[in-house]
Amino acid sequence: MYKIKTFNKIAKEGLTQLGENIRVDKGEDYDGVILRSYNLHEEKLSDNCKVVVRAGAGVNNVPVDSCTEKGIVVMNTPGANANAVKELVIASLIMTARNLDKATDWVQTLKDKNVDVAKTVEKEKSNFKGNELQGKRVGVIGLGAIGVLVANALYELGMEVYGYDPYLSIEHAWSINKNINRSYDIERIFQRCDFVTIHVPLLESTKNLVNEQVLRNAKDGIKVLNLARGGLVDEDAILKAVEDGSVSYYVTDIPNEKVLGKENVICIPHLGASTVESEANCAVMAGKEIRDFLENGNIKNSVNFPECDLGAMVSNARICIIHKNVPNMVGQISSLLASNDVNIANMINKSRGENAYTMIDVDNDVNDYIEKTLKEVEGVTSVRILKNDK
Ligand SMILES: NC(=O)C1=CN([C@@H]2O[C@H](COP(=O)(O)OP(=O)(O)OC[C@H]3O[C@@H](n4cnc5c(N)ncnc54)[C@H](O)[C@@H]3O)[C@@H](O)[C@H]2O)C=CC1
Ligand SMILES: O=C(O)CCC(=O)C(=O)O
Repeated sequence: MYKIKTFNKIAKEGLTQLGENIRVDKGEDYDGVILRSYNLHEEKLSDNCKVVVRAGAGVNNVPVDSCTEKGIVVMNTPGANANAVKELVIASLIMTARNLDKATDWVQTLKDKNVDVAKTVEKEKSNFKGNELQGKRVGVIGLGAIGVLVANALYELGMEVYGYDPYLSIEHAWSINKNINRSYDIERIFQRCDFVTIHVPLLESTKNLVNEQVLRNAKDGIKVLNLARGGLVDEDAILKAVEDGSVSYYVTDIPNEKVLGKENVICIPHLGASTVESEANCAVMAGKEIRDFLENGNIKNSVNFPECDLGAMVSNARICIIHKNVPNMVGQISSLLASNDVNIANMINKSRGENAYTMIDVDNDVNDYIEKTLKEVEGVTSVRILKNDK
């Protein structure tokens, strides 16, 4: 029986994917983790932890580098919450274009003022006159699972869309509407567009992607939407630009003390992925991924180890080895098995950067001595022996 710890509330649809061999446990000794936005950097992970699954996209709340060193596989659920974010981006765009935040706040102030509400509304509504999205220019920074959906949807709403993603994957390129304009320069996007929306991961290289330099030359009155991560936008620079009016609205889904209470800064309490549908999608994908890894050793949607899949276990045992991506690892492993009379029925070896993963199906039993000797091979990070009980 495997134990997993959930550091956030995970939708029940996901937990039912775990099957009979995996249970959620509140203790400190666990084989895996499923979490959403919980900050795992502050946790000491269980010595038995083999896998961390982020039910969502961003993994900046997970200590990926130290997990990699320890041979802990980190996975996420790409695209599972993308539609939820896309819809909130559309809502945010319309909110800023039509001044909905100010207008709805104002109309509430008429309560108990003893005024004719209908008449006052008609008299004052011109204060909140907005613009239509149709025909306006929007820049989409990052064309991954979310950015592509956003770009395509905004094009369908009649906007002129400019997409920027120097690392665009082939898979996402196939999904982009051919009428989306390709942009090669983030500053140019800010110079040309009426709206910009950001959909990139927070990495060392994307920190303060939107900075003073980018904002200095931006189109006057531009509206900037950040439903990705706080650190992507230099907050001092954007607040200054909002204050002097050169940025007419800043929308953030990742608020903090600094951005609260400012005029023309709309703060959303990290609701991008908070829909019933998205929470279920992420949880189901996370539940399937952690189960397939714990029970079969297969790695899917990992951010630190290679994709590797040998299907469901049919042989007597499966040996799963995380090791350095250096010459002669597979040679040493297979010689060691041969010298212990273990026959390899099937195997796969995949690498990613400095690390590699080898899965070997064997017909024999794998005893403790073999496991211990495999662990002693230089360059081996971890060894798991999965036994087929069926
Ligand atoms: N507000 C919320 O609740 C949510 C926020 N997010 C945030 O949105 C981010 C994006 O999510 P997905 O689209 O699902 O991820 P994704 O991994 O599918 O797409 C990210 C895209 O950003 C691109 N990119 C990376 N560096 C870039 C750079 N310097 N300039 C331009 N593009 C760059 C990548 O090539 C990739 O295409 C996540 O990392 C997360 O931080 C994601 C889901 C929900
Ligand atoms: O799980 C959540 O509510 C946050 C989603 C998110 O930010 C992400 O998937 O990166």
